[in-house]
Amino acid sequence: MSAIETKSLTKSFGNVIAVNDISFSVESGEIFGFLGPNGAGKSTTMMILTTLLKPTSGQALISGFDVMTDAKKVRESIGYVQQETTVDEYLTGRENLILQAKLNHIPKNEINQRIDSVLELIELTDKQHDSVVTYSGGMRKRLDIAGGLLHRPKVLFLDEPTVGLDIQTRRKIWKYLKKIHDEFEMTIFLTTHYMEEADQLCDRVGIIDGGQIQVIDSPKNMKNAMGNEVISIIIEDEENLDSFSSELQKIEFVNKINVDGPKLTLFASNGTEVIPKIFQISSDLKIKIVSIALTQPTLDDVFISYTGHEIRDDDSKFNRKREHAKMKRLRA
Ligand SMILES: Nc1ncnc2c1ncn2[C@@H]1O[C@H](COP(=O)(O)OP(=O)(O)OP(=O)(O)O)[C@@H](O)[C@H]1O
Repeated sequence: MSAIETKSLTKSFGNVIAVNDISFSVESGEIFGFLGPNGAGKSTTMMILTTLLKPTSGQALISGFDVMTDAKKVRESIGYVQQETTVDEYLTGRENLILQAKLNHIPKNEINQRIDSVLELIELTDKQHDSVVTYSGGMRKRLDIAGGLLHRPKVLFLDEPTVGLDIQTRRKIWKYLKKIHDEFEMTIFLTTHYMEEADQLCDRVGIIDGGQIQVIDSPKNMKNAMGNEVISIIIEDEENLDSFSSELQKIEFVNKINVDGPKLTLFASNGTEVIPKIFQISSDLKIKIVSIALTQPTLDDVFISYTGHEIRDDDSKFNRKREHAKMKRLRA
């Protein structure tokens, strides 16, 4: 039985189809990531899977339980860590976890032992009696994750677990998530718009854009399928872009081309043979190349290949939300 299974899942908000007919399954023990830009439909999917939102049509099963008809059983078998931290900053770390344990109806005689073990796992034992207001962003996130583990869920959902954190803190969170996954043999479903996060953490990744899944595979297979090399070109003037692109397509060893404004990305199996031909064609068409680079494929290239555009690291929405929450706290 799959840990997560969706069949033609769809969610509309008025005219906006946030999630458009998506079907996928996640096997037990997998770390599975939904990778997509802001507004792709990641959070909406996760809210349906965690029973917080009803789908417009289609079906979703968690550990075999239907999110619509068996919502209570679904909630018992999942942990959910939201995008913004939900910890109370005027309580200590331990007090937050006690509150969380009570909300999850954990038997009284097990609460202390479970809290001790999750605190140790995320290395917050030393800080447990300090107010959360003194914690860094990364420590708050770790505490939030710990709260989601107390009832020992079979499937852990994490919505953008490292959004707004710096890269070192992000890497530390990845380390803890891998540790949690190994220790509890847990299925993890996460959403992210960070390529490196998907690449480093996930066994398989689903690329989602415009509410639809474009591809699902392991990061390694996705990169291998791109061909051996990626040639990124930026041209000065887009006037002859169409003829330039169609001539480039004819070059031997070029498997695929994506055009995004003045930026062209070529996926090729023999880049060093291709580059002189690119210069020949640009010279014939009187197109000025501003820059050209030959690299190995990354998950960024996979994303461009399937969606036709780059994923943008837009943390501004998150930062605005955080500022808003801060202002509310200051006013209170
Ligand atoms: N409650 C709502 N009412 C109307 N439209 C919504 C609502 N929630 C989401 N949407 C729209 O649905 C689409 C998908 O949004 P969703 O939040 O799922 O995307 P996302 O990939 O999680 O992006 P982000 O990382 O920015 O949260 C967007 O166009 C969004 O504006």
